[in-house]
Order: sequence, then structure tokens, then C-alpha cells
Amino acid sequence: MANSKYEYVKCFEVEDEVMFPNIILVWINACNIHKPYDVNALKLMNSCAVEVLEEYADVVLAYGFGDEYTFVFKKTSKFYERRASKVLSIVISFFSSVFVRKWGEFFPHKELQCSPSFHGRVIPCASTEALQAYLLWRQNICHLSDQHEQCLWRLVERGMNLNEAWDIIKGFDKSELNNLLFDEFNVNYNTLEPIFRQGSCVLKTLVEDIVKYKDNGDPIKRQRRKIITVHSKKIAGKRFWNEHTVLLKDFGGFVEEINNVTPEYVRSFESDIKLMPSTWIVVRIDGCHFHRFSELHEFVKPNDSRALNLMNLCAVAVLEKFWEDIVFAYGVSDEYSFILKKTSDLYQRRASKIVSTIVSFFTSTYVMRWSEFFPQSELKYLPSFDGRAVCYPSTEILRDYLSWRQVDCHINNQYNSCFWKLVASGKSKREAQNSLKGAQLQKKIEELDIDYNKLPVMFRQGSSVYRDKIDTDLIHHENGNTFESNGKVIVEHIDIIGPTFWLEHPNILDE
Ligand SMILES: Nc1nc2c(ncn2[C@@H]2O[C@H](COP(=O)(O)OP(=O)(O)OP(=O)(O)O)[C@@H](O)[C@H]2O)c(=O)[nH]1
Ligand SMILES: [Mg+2]
Ligand SMILES: [Mg+2]
Repeated sequence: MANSKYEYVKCFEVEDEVMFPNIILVWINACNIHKPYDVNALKLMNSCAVEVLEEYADVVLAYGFGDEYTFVFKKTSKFYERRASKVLSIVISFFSSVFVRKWGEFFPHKELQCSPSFHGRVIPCASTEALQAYLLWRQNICHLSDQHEQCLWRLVERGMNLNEAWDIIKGFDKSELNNLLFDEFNVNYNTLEPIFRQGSCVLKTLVEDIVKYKDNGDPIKRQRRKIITVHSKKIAGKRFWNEHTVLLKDFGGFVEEINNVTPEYVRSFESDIKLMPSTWIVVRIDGCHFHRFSELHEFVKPNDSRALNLMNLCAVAVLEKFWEDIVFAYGVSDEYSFILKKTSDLYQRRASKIVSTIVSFFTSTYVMRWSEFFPQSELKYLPSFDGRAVCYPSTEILRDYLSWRQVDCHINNQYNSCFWKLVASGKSKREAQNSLKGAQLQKKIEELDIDYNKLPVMFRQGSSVYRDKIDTDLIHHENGNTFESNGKVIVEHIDIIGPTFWLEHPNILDE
């Protein structure tokens, strides 16, 4: 809706469409979860994967083990115009929401200590043959890493620390690991539960339901898609693949059995774009379908302080977590922009990892802290956010970016204030819309007698989040130790278009 002279900053956004005929794979992996192999953790991951397949019609297959999952989109998918960062962030955000929501089902006696996060990337697979190689590669890694984990955690349970245990098994091959399990722990690896050794496949299949019976007693059947979770020893084998008609239909059959994955293929599966060095990185996230989400959860119109404060809290958590890299954030409505400093080397500036981790952490914090802001209202469906990263080469352009967002906030807020005032005065939504079409909003505000400047400043200015550097230079002395404080992360509602704020806080965008 909003047009401003700052809009040109959009031209720094780059196209990231996954072109046909590539098959879209989304690989996700938990950040920093390393703990004893727990079957409940695997079942939780599986249950989240099932929800992903339920939610997104285009995801037809998923394969996961340990703390990772891969989602495979049908060949013809046009999900979010196949834009990689959208596809990745939405899947990972939704997965994070479900993970938080379902945690208690699988760990009833263990509270989730902090917001979990996942990172990932989109992997374009050029052909069914490449997909077959990908699946073989991941399942080989499942076998190997599970053997390691089974040995490692048994050694730890026996009293070793993690490093000592690693020192013993690192470099062990399959048979050495098997022998260790057998000789030391009397465990035959092949008898362990398949969910550990083989990983889990979640897929859509067709089943026939009897919907009713004819007068003569004959059943009337209807085919419906059903999501199943299976464990199979060879998911890249012809037999497994070709016996699932849904997979055959979507991707075609596997022609040959394969035993090896060529290093070139692995290289392509692992490739990850790095963002240009010495540029500001903006990660903007935005709620998916928040129009509907806000209706369903009865947000106050047009601005709901609870919803905005929850967004702000999540942004503060992001700045606290990434305190070395993110220097500023600006939020309005269902969106937040996070500014990573020019010199940041977060995840070696790998775009997917930066965007996915931030989106995931923000989402899981949102779900975990929801009830503090909406104690009377249960989450009716799970929120998800999309995200993208854009590089800006100069501070001037970065400031124009922030101005663009704040002008947007301003114009939207003026429009919404008029709109809801008209509706409150008895006009229908359509009438209100028509009367505002092409109108000078400033004039309308006067006409409608809206005391605009009396509206809460958070609604008018949006929210700026940054570290209050007043005490940055303070050196605290505790127990004789000295350390530098990073400053407290604060939320302010201020004008960031004019120069005043930036002159008063020269350290924020200090190059
Ligand atoms: N009532 C109310 N609605 C809000 C508030 N904040 C955000 N929203 C809703 O969230 C929407 C955000 O706009 P968009 O991000 O453009 O639209 P969206 O519905 O999220 O759709 P996509 O982002 O394209 O998935 C607004 O249009 C509002 O409907 C709020 O404080 N109160
Ligand atoms: Mg939105
Ligand atoms: Mg929005």
C-alpha cells in the first residue's frame, strides 16, 4: 500500500527461485541439541514431520534421523513461487512451532528449558536419480552416526566424559563400532530398534475407505491420502521406492540400484550461498497469514499491544542470543527486521543458516511465550514466519531501508485508524475501503476527527530494539574479575528516519 521514496531499497533483494525441473528438498537440523539418544526425541521429531506433511500438501515425503529431517516437495510444486528462502523459512518456522507445542506430549516431566532452534537449507535435486543418491547419502550417514551415538552414550553412561568417549571411538569404522558394542556392552547392533538404525520415512499414501454401502450391500469406496511413518533398511532401494505408488507417480521409479554416492553429488547437496562480505545484512521476517491468525485470536483492531509486545519480546531474545552480530532491529505489525553488522561473520555469512536460525528461534520463542501475553486464549493454530536476507552496501542505504519500513508503519497505521473509525461509525468494510481509496490520509484523519498524535507511540512509530550502550564502557568488578558489559537490550518507539536518533547513538551503526 505504502509508496515512498525509500522503496528503491527493494531492488537489493535477489531472486532465489529453484528452477524447474529441480526437485525441492528442505533439510533441517536442530541447533546445539546433543544428548543421549532418546527414543522420545526421535518420536517427537517424527510427529513434527507428520504435521509438516499435513500442513503442506506439496510435501510428499520426509526422511529423518537423529536431530535432522529432510522434506521432499512434489516435482511440480509451485509452493511460494519456489522461492528458496521463503520455502525454507516457512517449513523450518512451522516445524519449530510444532516442536515447542508437542514437546510436553513426549517429555511430560521435562520442561523445555529454552527456545529450541533449527537451521537448514534448500537443496535442489536435478533429477530422480539425484534424489535417490541424496536418500542413500543421508541413510548411510544415519547408520554411521547412530553406531557412533550408541557407543558414545554407553561409554558416557559408564562414567566417561564426552571427550574421553569421543577419543576412543573417533576413527572407528562400522565393524569396529559393532565390535565395541558387542564386546563391551553385550549389544548386537542389528537388534536395536529400527527407528535408530534406519531413520524414519514419513510419506503420503493412498488408502481405500468404505464410505457407505449401496442398497444391495456393495461397499462404496473412496481413495484418500493417508500419512504413514515407516522404517526401512534401504530407502534408496528400488523395492522400497517402487512399492509406494505415490512416490512412483510423483517422481518416477528408481531405475538402478546404487551403492555409492559420487562426491560431486555430495558437493551439490552441501552447497550453501554466502552473503557478500562487508555489507549490512538485513534479515526480515514476517508472519504467514497473520490476517487470519489475528482474526482467529481476536487481536484488537487495528493494533493489539499484547501481540506487538510479544513480537518485541521475541526480538529482544534474538538480540540477546546473537549479541555479537545483530546491532539493531525494527518491528511493526507482524514483521521484524534484524540488522547484522557489516563485519559479522555469523555462520561464515551462509544465508540459509542465518535466516533459518533466526526465524526458527523467533518462532519457538513466540509459541513458548504466547500464554504470558494471551493468558485467556489458547493458540488455535500454530504461527509461522517467513524470512529472507538482503545485503545493503552502505550505511546510507541501510538507513533508507529502515526509513522505508517506518514510513510503511506510518502509512498503514494512518490507513487502519481511518478504516476502523469509519467501520465504528457504522460503515461497512467495503464502504470504508471505497472512501479511503486514493484519499489523502492526513486529510482524512482531520475529517474524521482522529486525534492521531494521542495514539500510543508504539502504534505510530513501530518498535526499535538495540543495546543500550550507556553502560557499555562500564567495567564491573565481581569477585575481583573485570568484564565489559554488552549493555541491556531495550525497546524504544522513536523516529528512526530523521538524523537525531542516529546522532545520539553513533555506536549502533558504527563501522
Ligand atoms: N487486529 C490486528 N491485526 C494485526 C495486528 N498486527 C498484524 N495484524 C494482521 O496481520 C496482517 C499483516 O499483514 P501482512 O503481513 O501483509 O499479511 P499476512 O496476512 O500476514 O499475509 P502474508 O504475510 O503474505 O502471509 C495485517 O494485515 C493484520 O491483519 C494487530 O496488532 N492487530
Ligand atoms: Mg504477514
Ligand atoms: Mg506483514
